[in-house]
Amino acid sequence: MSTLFRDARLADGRICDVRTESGSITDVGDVTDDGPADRVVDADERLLLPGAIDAHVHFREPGHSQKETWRTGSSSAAAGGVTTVVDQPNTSPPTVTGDAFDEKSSLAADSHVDYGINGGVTPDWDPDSLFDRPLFALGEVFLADSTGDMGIDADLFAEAVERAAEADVVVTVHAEDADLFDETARERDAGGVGRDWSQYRRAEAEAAAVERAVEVGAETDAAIHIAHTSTPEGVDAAVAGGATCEVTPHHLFLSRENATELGTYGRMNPPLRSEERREALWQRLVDGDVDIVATDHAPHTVEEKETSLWDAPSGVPGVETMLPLLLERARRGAITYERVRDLTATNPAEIFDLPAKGRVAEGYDADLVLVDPEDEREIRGDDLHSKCGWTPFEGMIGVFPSLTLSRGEIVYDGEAVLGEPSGENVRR
Ligand SMILES: NC(=O)N[C@@H](CC(=O)O)C(=O)O
Ligand SMILES: [Zn+2]
Ligand SMILES: [Zn+2]
Repeated sequence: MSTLFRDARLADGRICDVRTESGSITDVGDVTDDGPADRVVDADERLLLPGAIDAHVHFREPGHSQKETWRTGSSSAAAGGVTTVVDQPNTSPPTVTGDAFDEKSSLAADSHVDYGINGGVTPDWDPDSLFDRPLFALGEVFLADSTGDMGIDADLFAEAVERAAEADVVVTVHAEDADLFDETARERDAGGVGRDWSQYRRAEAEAAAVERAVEVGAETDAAIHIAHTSTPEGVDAAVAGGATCEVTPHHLFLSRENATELGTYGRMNPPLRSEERREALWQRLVDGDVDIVATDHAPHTVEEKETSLWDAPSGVPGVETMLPLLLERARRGAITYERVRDLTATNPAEIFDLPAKGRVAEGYDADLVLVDPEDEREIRGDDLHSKCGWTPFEGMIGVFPSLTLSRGEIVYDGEAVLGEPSGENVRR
């Protein structure tokens, strides 16, 4: 299958023809002598971006298919312009042994987009069999408990980082220090109002854990990547320690100001922060201190969320709304399209060593997203493809893709997710 995009606008503003052939980009420029293409798309100066790489999703299989499945999660990804996802290990069973990795691998054949599978660390992990598999990265390694209760102690963390360094695998870290959580917040909380989740898992607990993680990384020369960094102090500690870091859309677009309204639907780890910290996080995103945006797509059912703040599971969905939210900001001039491209595609490809992904250039995979920046619409949980059926961004404005291609095939046409799942493990 070959496709020719006529007059596409790249993130840097160039107007180009882009040709794909058998899953790869074969030409970017002024394609005149092209031969017949199976499909010609008149881009009409609409934006053509490299498909986003979401380095942090929880697609919940095996074990929690009531929340999400590879099929529904990857449909949500495709409709949001995400063409590669990286699944995290807090499934049931947790992905901490070679056998668990194999079980998840066979389920992932149901994915509409390409994927990576991370390995996790618990006291009974089996590093020998795990590192024998085509791991995407080690992590997220939990320095504090979150969904799945996979928090580990300092000694096991040091051992895990050492093993990862030997195997030349990046370590992604959930950096919160539980010793610094404010246990009195729970007692003070009268009505179960969402604000107190943020008071409980305090901002200070993040930077302290980031500092510890980068120190351990420096001892072994391991590549440390800080997951879902939620505070400017956390970003600064990552930068100072030579680690890379990611931020999530919910920490960029929501703050404690939204917590009361969201209730349990605004409970996640690390939690929403003050408006002041949210703005400082944006500044670091625009300035270049933040390396990537990843969603920490962590769906839970409405039923599971409909309980008290302290009993609800932590996590919010986000894989379908990341690019739309960022593109709306770019349309308003708050961030450039080039920066959006770098944060969502080029940088994750570099950090996690995906040499064929993350750029609209000759020789790269034809993972492409066509966007009409004028095509704004309200985000509605009902319209999204995640099995969970809700979004913390309800009512906000997004610019959604008109077309998503995964290795040259249309997986989303602006209305529906198309074709049978044909996602591939990016490490094979
Ligand atoms: N972020 C969350 O609040 N929850 C995540 C786990 C995690 O990333 O910590 C989940 O899997 O539900
Ligand atoms: Zn986490
Ligand atoms: Zn996570």
